[in-house]
Amino acid sequence: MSANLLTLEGVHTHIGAYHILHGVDLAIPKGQLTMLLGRNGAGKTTTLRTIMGLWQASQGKVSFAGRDITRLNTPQIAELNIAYVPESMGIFSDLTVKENMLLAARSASRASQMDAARLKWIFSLFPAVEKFWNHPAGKLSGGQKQMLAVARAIVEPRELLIVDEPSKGLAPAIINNMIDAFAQLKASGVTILLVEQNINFAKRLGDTVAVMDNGRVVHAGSMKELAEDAALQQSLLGLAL
Ligand SMILES: Nc1ncnc2c1ncn2[C@@H]1O[C@H](COP(=O)(O)OP(=O)(O)OP(=O)(O)O)[C@@H](O)[C@H]1O
Repeated sequence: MSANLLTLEGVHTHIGAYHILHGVDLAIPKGQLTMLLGRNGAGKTTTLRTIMGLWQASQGKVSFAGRDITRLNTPQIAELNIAYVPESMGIFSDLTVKENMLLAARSASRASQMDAARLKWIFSLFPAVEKFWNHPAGKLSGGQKQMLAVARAIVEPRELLIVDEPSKGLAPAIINNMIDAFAQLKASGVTILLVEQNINFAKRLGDTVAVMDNGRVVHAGSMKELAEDAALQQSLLGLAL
């Protein structure tokens, strides 16, 4: 069994007067791909934002590689080589694809300073990034933007990649590309945490799964076990049998 890279223990998060997370316990095994599932409003995005320090946990502990990161701010958390792609993707539409990538490369101020071998690898994962390199990012399709957002997140080596709903609104062919890219990223040693609504996407990629409801993790285990148990999917996710 692999060790956990990231753990949340009894995490509570308040947003203003609202108590959103009610004691989240979550373990992300190193080198695996974990799917965080749950109905709308279950608290998945709030959990990701709490990990990244975009919301402060009011109680509980977030640990990364054995270190307590609960009170670190977002730049300090990003410095630990944790990358986060929010649902909004945060693409700069008026900038070119290249400029979007360059902004994320802390060690490069010009494209020629970017790690050429890494860039070549990123192009192989996401060919659209190379194809539209000098185009304004705002002209890309939704799927291409999503690929740019993930490509940007991995422009430098990462220990942990966190992506909120990577398959949202994507056509089946693009979803297949995305699945291949995440599988290759995992094979390269990156630990991955994805929030998903698409159970088929989750089944094809996930090693581990956690299901949230009402601000708590209500089920955690192997993806295979959940994928094979239609009744469990029904009870946890409200999916039709
Ligand atoms: N900024 C905010 N202010 C007040 N309530 C919020 C805020 N952001 C989220 N919430 C509430 O917190 C709860 C959890 O939201 P969250 O976005 O974490 O859920 P989710 O599981 O990611 O849902 P979805 O799948 O719909 O994105 C919801 O009830 C939501 O309305």
